[in-house]
Amino acid sequence: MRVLKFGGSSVATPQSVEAVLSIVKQSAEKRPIAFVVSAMGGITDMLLMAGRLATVQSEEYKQIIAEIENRFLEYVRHMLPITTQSATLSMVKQQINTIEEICNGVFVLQEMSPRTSDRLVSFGELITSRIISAKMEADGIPHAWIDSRELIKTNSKFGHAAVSFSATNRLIRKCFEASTERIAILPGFVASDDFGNTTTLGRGGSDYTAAILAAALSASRLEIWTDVSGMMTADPRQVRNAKPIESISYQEAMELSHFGAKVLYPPTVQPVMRKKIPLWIKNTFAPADHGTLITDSAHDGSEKISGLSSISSIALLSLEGAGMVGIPGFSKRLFAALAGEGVNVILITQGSSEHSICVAISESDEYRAVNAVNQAFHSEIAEGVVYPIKSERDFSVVALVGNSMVNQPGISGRMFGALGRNGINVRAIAQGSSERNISTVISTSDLRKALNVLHESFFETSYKQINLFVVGVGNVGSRLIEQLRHQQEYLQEQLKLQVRVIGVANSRQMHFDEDGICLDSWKEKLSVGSAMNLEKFIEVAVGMNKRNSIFVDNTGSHVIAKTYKSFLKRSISVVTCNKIACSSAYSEYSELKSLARKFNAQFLFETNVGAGLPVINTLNDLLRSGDRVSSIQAVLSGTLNFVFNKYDGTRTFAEVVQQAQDEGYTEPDPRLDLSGTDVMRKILILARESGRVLEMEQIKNAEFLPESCMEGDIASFYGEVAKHEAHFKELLEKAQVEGKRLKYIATLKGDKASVGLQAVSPTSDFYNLDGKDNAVLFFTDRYKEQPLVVKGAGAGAEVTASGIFSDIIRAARV
Ligand SMILES: NC(=O)C1=CN([C@@H]2O[C@H](COP(=O)(O)OP(=O)(O)OC[C@H]3O[C@@H](n4cnc5c(N)ncnc54)[C@H](OP(=O)(O)O)[C@@H]3O)[C@@H](O)[C@H]2O)C=CC1
Ligand SMILES: N[C@@H](CC=O)C(=O)O
Repeated sequence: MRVLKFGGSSVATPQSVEAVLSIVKQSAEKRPIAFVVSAMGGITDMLLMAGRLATVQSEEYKQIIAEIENRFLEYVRHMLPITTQSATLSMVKQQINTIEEICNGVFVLQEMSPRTSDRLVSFGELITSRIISAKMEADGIPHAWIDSRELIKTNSKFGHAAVSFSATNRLIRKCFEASTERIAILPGFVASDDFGNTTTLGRGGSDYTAAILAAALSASRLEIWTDVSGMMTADPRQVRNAKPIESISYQEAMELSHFGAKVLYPPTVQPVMRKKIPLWIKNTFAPADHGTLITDSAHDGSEKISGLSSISSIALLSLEGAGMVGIPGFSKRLFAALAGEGVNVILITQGSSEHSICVAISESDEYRAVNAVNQAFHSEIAEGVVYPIKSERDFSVVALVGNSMVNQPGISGRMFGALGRNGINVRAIAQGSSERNISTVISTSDLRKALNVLHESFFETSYKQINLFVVGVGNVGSRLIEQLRHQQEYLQEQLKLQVRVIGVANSRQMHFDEDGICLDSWKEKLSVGSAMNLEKFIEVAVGMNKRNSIFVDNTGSHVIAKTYKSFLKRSISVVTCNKIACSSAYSEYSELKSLARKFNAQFLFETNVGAGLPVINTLNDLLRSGDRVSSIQAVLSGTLNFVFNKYDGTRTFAEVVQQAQDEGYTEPDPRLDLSGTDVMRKILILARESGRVLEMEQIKNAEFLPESCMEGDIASFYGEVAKHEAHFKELLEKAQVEGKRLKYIATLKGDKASVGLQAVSPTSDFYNLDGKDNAVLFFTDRYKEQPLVVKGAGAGAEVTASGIFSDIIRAARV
């Protein structure tokens, strides 16, 4: 014997009933079966609505009943051949009349007792099962229709009746022993008390009906047929990558279903667990899918966690006070007060200091709970030894469930680490001693992110999703996006990183796509995007609350540099090639670093010095290993190195600078390079990174650019430089005469930093520095005589973009 149960969505339409009957017929070929059906999808809610409207004397209940009638009549007309319809149509009409009579009574009395409510809602299952029975008869499928109310006996707690198992088991066995049919169809959810009144087993109770039957009949298995292919690792509406769980234990299934996994009504597991009857969750619309098998043995252990579940609309109540410490019976009084009001406690935490107890309850119980607890402790509150209970709303419980968590160190560390890195604040924690469930209470606004972060951390061996918000798509930014596009597949396959650009902007436009902007057509999308509004950009990026988010600044803008704090404070990492933030006031620089630490975010700016060269990382590696930097000598301007390498008198100085700009080496404003400001910023950042507290104004700059070149705007700059050609020629010729070359050199010695143009002889480390190269010489306690040297291309969009790319990967892999 097998027991099958089909939910409301499985019997919602005549077409789906065809699918149900095909499963039933196939199953019954090999063995006798009993199958339980829920009410046609949506009917229970409509019946309840009709009752509620009648209670408040709204005539609209009649309209609802007419809709229910219409749905059932249409169901019959589409399901049964015309010649066999009349008996079933009149059965439906008769039952609808009874529904109407009940509601009329409620209307007059302005009251619907739980007993009446049970009677009313029972019609959903009763009528649906009888129509399907009629369909089976019309199709020539021999079967018996059995009224579950005659088999399942309960107490008289209407709305959520408790089953009297000994009477129920006896009646079920007797009925099935006497039956000659291979197939029996029964309405789910409904039962009756000792006085013959209709009772119900709680919302979702059809699963329970089937489990009771399976246990009583010692069925070989129980199958719950629904519209999804099993219990999922997380709610698929929240977590797109949720996947069906192949097998779990009864205990895990109970934990998951208690915490909101809607495919199984929680009490269903108990009866079959006692008899060790395998329970399958299957999909009516994809019967070939494996589904979830629930048995008494834990799953094979390949994954330590079986699923994630969550409940929203949670209120947190905290009872605090010095008067609670060491006094036995406090918690008993708290829970007695809550129980007295019928408040279900979802989660409890109490610190070992016993100074406070925190409970999570449904928001709908909040008002009653607060009053009851304040009442229970009114004398302690009056004495000031206990505070009035504190209540907060808009929380959710997220639970990590798995048998194999037992004795597995590190699971909770991983869970809280993942939440912390994503700025998700955990307000309360509970872990049962069975270690089958770790529950956290978080703000509902973080629910989606938390579920995705945890799902990624525990179930997605395939990849980690990284969400980028990119501002600045000029020389460097556009190259970065091209590199990301090119490497997307590699990153996913080799590094298990799915890097997506969610937002993109320049100074004029911005564009977002929560699912990731297609990197083949980002330019077109941006060109028709909305007008750039920085506040809005931040609001959207922060508001999306995406896991593993990184803000990438590819601009040279002061206003963009000012936004980093807003991101870091929301645990969004910042990767930037813009040197402004790190070279502004020391207090700003150090605040950004401490915000990153405080909010578990990354603040990475390797490209601020030497473009794609590993200058800052090398410096940090030296310091982390205990070395100390005594001095730095460096050529840090790709532009100036290029200009002085190329300027040989055959072309004007202005022409060579123009070439540097055309090739993408200069700052958006080339005067920053020519004036030495860019080099000052870089040596300042190196000084700060090596532990010095230095400000820009403290750096000496021996400028070579005539002052008038810095006046006016970028457009007039080249004209002004051209006017001073003789000055540049003189600098060149003087160096040439001495057999030297011009190099713009930055120096940090002790706490003093300086920059300036120098003519260097062939013995200098910088004499042969080619093209746009940079060279950084670190003299440290360990590298005393011979410096540690980092050398290579120090400017250019391609290398800079690759440096930003590396920082993104570094931030992503934390
Ligand atoms: N070139 C190099 O070798 C290196 C460059 N860098 C740094 O890279 C950064 C970018 O340089 P580069 O790509 O050459 O500059 P570009 O001028 O080519 O591009 C700058 C981008 O930033 C955008 N932008 C500017 N201001 C804003 C704003 N307020 N809001 C939104 N977007 C803005 C621009 O938009 P729009 O087009 O609309 O103006 C443009 O998309 C600079 O900070 C530079 O120091 C760092 C290391 C090396
Ligand atoms: N303009 C800069 C680019 C890198 O920071 C340079 O020329 O070095």
